[in-house]
Amino acid sequence: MSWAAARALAARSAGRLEPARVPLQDALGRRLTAPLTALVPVPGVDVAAMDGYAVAGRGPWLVVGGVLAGGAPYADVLRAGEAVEIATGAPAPAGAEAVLPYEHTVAAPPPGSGEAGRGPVTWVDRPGGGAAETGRHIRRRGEDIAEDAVVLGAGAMVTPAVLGLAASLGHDTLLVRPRMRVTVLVTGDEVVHEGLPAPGRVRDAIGPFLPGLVEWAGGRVAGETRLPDGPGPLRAALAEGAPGTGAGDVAVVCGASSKGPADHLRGVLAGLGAELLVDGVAVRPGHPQMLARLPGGGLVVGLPGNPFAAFAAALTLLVPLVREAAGTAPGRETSALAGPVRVHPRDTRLVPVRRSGRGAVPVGHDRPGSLWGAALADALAVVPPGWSGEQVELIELPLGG
Ligand SMILES: Nc1nc2c(c(=O)[nH]1)N[C@H]1C(S)=C(S)[C@@H](COP(=O)(O)OP(=O)(O)OC[C@H]3O[C@@H](n4cnc5c(N)ncnc54)[C@H](O)[C@@H]3O)O[C@H]1N2
Ligand code: MOO
Repeated sequence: MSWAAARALAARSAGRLEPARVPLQDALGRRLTAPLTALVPVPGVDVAAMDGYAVAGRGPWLVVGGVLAGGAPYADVLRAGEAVEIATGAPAPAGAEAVLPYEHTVAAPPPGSGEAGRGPVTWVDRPGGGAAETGRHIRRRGEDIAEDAVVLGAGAMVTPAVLGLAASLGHDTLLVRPRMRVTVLVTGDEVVHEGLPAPGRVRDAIGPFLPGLVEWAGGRVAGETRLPDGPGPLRAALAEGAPGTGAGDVAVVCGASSKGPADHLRGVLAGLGAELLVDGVAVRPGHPQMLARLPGGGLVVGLPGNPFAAFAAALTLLVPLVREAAGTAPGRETSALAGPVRVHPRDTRLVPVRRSGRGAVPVGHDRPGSLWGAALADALAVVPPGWSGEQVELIELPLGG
């Protein structure tokens, strides 16, 4: 199967999952499946926009009380000639016509006395006297966002700002596209998971990159299981009812996809009655990769054992289907190539590159067994079979948090 056909088929295989209502923080990076509406107006009541005095009528004003944000509101109606000392965000008393910031007020003598009052300020005025501008520094109820206003449409991406907005509108949860749940199965008797590998052993380089890749695409790694070589453990891990094998789940099997004596994935999938959707892709690196659907509805992605081959295969099959479910597919990006690449007559090549003003620069170090090139790159250039010198498509790579 061609690389482009495999990628498109993977995206189509994701299927539609039911929208999920999740706590705000879990919604980050996901798409809304329903419009976001204001459950409360913003501000919720008329409030002061400045620290100072809420006033009615003309000055000087007799200070008849004080109100803080979160404190009890002023119980009375403010009458002409009265002021209430007020904090930003505190409810403006009924009858208040404006708020005068402290810096725009002066202590005033009681009317008729001719001298400023001693002790605590009980009278205030504007420096030039007169009335305050009606409505000044009072934020009216619903002035920023009216109650029931639709502030974002279905399909909007939940960003950090959206979380803050949703909270201010009274939401505790959001209805979003579901995350696919990805279970990682790392196979290989030679694979070790910590420390220096002894001769003949190799450190697992695939398990460590999958969670970040899956999260970035909009999915979630639910767990990692380490399996010895052999069909039995793999069969048990993919059997009907095993964790991570139901509809909406993806099991990623690392390192059992080729044709060697320890490469059991194909046989296990056949034994389980799985539908093989992709069996090998015309791409370098990463041609021994697989996509299958288990009878219970879960998907299985088989990645080759060579780490860069696994990385390229994950971007071919796993990322597109996770993105499709999450609704996070990016736009298509193309670029000139600013450096030579090897072109294959029949296979697509995925070449690690760094974007630059001159085009995408191949970074080298791209052997299937090493992630060095992928670690230096910010994209993979897609070089089609027989390509000759035009623009290439770029697949974006995650750059970390
Ligand atoms: N007769 C054939 N042999 C091979 C073919 C083929 O088409 N015909 N394809 C080659 C290619 S290309 C690749 S890629 C590999 C894929 O092999 P598997 O997916 O079966 O993986 P393994 O054989 O288990 O391992 C290959 C290689 O990768 C190392 N490995 C395995 N898992 C990990 C891991 N988690 N982290 C780091 N390295 C890992 C393993 O030790 C091997 O060195 O098959 C070729 N052979
Ligand atoms: O898929 Mo294998 O691509 O070359 O190492």
